[in-house]
Amino acid sequence: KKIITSRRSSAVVVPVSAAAKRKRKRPPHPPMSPGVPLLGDLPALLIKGPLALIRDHYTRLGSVFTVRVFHLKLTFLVGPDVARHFYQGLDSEISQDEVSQFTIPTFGPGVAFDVDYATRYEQIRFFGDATKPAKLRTYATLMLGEVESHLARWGQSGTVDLKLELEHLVTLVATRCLFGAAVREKMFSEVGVLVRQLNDGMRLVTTRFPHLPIPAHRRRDAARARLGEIFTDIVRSRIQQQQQQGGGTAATDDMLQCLIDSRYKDGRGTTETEVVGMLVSALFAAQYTSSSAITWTGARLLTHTEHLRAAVEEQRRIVARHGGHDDVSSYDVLQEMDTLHRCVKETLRLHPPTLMLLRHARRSFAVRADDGREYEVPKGHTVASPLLLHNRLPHVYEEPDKFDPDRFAPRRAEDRAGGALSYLSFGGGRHACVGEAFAFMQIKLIWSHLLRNFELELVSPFPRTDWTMVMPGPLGKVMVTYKRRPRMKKN
Ligand code: HEM
Repeated sequence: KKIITSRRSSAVVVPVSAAAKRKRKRPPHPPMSPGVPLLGDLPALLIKGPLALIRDHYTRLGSVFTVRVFHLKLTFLVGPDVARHFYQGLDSEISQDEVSQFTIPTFGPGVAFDVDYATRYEQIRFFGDATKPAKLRTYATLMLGEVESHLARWGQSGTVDLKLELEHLVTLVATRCLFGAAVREKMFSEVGVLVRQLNDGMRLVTTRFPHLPIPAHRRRDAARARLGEIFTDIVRSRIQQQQQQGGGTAATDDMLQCLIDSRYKDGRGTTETEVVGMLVSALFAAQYTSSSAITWTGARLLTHTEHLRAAVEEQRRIVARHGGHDDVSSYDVLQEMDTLHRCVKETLRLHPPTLMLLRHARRSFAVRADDGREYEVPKGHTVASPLLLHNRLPHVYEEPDKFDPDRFAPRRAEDRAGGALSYLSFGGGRHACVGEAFAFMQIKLIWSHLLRNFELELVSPFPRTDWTMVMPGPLGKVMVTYKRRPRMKKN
């Protein structure tokens, strides 16, 4: 079997073939914390919380270790080289299916983990096609209209809950790109509430017991059913409209049209149920990951004034370079905002969208830890990549807990020096996020507009993280005062 050698350390990940197993002595299983009889690490998990538990084990047991809760064994792989098989292994060997079934009540039938891998793979391609640069150019224009008209409602000065405002703005922008203007007007407020209920129904407990009869799950199911009705009407009327106009591809600019027009490799078109499911998934992805990221970006910038000043300065330079105030939010100009880009990227390093990503080991595999020891992760284990820990490794990132966007500047490029899997906020390898460019564009468009038009100050404490959720966002309100800035000069 081919040995995969590492660029930075001695870590190696090797799927264990039957022949190889016969030839040599099998390496031991990863070290496991003893925990307490029957319950394993459950008491420590409840007392310390997941993050502290993982950190402690990493310090004591090293970069490969197993945690037991009741009969469930969760093996953690920490570090770019150690996690290689997790991200680059074949789905037939290390898969998402078994550990992602809990998302089916949220995304619904006909999509994501309700379908086989081959169908899901093609559906992900449809998203990829719908977020290509040519499409993003159109979305940028649509987004800007929403951002300008929403923020025009703010007064000369005032105090707002930035988290609530940005969540609202992200929903506006996402629904506009997904469904088009006419539909957005009619259904915005109801859809916003329903998507929030979907997210609220994805708690840590959901990952093990997705149908536990708790109020949050009941609200999730009702919200998914109602979203299904609303989106089905939208899809039907768009298809009818298209048929009345004599078929062919409609000249509409939204993601809905891309998904309706998508074709599987065998030539079949997408069904109504699939398009509805993909719309729910896209809205969910675009909404929750992005609105957390955008609020964290604000909280980080407003508490690190040197970086805030640098980001505002960059806006001044860009306005001057482009000789106008209103046309600096096009897709191409957003690509010039390197300082802002690094601030968003650094925010996401410190606040990744989830505590850990999970896979199921369909076959045993061998992994070499950072200290050179080799272990065999047995078939059947759940395997975890703890993003938060991974994004703060001191041998990859200098002063890893510090908010320091310049670490991504070309002369330092710490993530590049650390190897392909050293920055994992958008995943990596086979299942890397296809919405990354869309998300960056959305966040940069909104923040660049805020920076050009408002002076902002955080007046509540820096938010804590809500670790009870699968996608943990900022907890509580994030209060800011704002004051309109004079228009930035053309030169
Ligand atoms: C700040 C915003 C976002 C973050 C931080 C984020 C993060 C991630 C991460 C970590 C994964 C990897 C999951 C895994 O390996 O198990 C992922 C996958 C994915 N994301 Fe995103 N995402 C964001 C926005 C979006 C948006 C806006 C879309 C769609 C328009 C999207 C669509 C997807 C899809 C379809 C996948 C699955 C790819 C695959 O399995 O091959 N994401 N995302």
